[in-house]
Amino acid sequence: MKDIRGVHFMSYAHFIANDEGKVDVSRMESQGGHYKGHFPMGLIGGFKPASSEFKYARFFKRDVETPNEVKVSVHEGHLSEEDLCPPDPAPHLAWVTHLRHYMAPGVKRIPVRYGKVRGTLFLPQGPGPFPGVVDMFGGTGGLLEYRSAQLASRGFASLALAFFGYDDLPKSLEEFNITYFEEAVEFLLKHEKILKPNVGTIGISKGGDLALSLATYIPEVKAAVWINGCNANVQSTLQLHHGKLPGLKYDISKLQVVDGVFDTCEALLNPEDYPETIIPIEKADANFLFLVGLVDRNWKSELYADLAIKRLQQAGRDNYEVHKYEGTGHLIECPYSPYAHTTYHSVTRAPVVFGGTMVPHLQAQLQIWNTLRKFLTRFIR
Ligand SMILES: CC(C)(COP(=O)(O)OP(=O)(O)OC[C@H]1O[C@@H](n2cnc3c(N)ncnc32)[C@H](O)[C@@H]1OP(=O)(O)O)[C@@H](O)C(=O)NCCC(=O)NCCSC(=O)CCC(=O)O
Repeated sequence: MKDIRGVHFMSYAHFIANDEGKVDVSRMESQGGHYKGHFPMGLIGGFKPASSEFKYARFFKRDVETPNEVKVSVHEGHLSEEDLCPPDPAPHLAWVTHLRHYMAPGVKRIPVRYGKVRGTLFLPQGPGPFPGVVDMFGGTGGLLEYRSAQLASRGFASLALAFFGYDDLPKSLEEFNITYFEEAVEFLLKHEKILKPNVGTIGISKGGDLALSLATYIPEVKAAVWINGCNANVQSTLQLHHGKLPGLKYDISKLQVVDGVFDTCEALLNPEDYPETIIPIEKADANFLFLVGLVDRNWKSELYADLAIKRLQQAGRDNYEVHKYEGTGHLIECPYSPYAHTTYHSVTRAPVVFGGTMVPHLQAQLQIWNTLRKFLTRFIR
């Protein structure tokens, strides 16, 4: 499969064909390659960059209106990755193209410029009204649409919201104002196809703490999904109507570099030492869903979820659910999206480790997708 830049992603597995010469990945066990054993979606979820130049590339789906084109080929013998990689893969016995769509038929993609708000609204087919979601990613910046496209394919009106590094928004994670996010919520709630009077929000990583802030400071946000985030407001000051929430900083001296790969796990300061950065979620009239990858190497997400929950419990609140996933790293994507353990980062100009092992991480992506959709359906009314 090629990404929009032309970087090839590939995966392979070894099977023993049956007497009719057939291989059925839904039933048969892989004997080797990118995964072993029975894992029907292993070939799709196991994609890795095929070129050594882009060894640590993360797969970003940028063009959600066109499906991924996956070329599936069968080769004689149990070949190595090198034999199978472009530009000169070994000859195949048979091949077929498999299309993987991000937008169900009838889903609408609507670029949004509303006041200061920059993003893309995805609407399901039909008159609605649909539960509205503000969907945010993290330190990657720009505008990532693929989760919202898939949420709309499952009945949500989802606003993929950019907050830096896009259009006329700030270039980097410096400072935000809650009014930006209020305007995004206002946009959703003014739309005729969106269920009123409340919305939900999803955020991963830096987007996770933003999701907590939206639920705390914007009364219409009644459901917040936090994926591998922090309980404190990370890095960028958040201006509020009365006062501000300072950003929890990184201690760069605690960055570790092993074999040229950056490990940031120890670098984010401990929120307990900087209570002024902690988001007062106990004040929120909203429900929280905490989704934690237990081998997140980017952030100590389990600690941060535990601290958030402790704060809710101390205030006598039970408005939360938490799910923790073994073998799961930081970059939790939609089901069967290729997952990346380590990815190149343009800020460090080097790869950064995010953690996770392939099979449990991919299985968690599916469970998380089902859990978060159920949660949002329950609490957005
Ligand atoms: C993916 C990239 C690299 C893409 O950058 P750009 O859009 O500027 O485009 P680009 O021109 O393709 O790449 C910029 C420069 O990086 C180089 N480059 C890109 N990918 C590379 C790779 N895999 N290996 C080596 N070099 C690479 C290009 O050659 C180019 O170099 P020249 O300039 O020399 O030509 C960037 O967006 C990035 O680093 N994003 C952060 C990725 C990430 O994983 N973040 C996770 C944060 S964790 C998180 O927040 C989770 C939630 C979330 O995802 O937000």
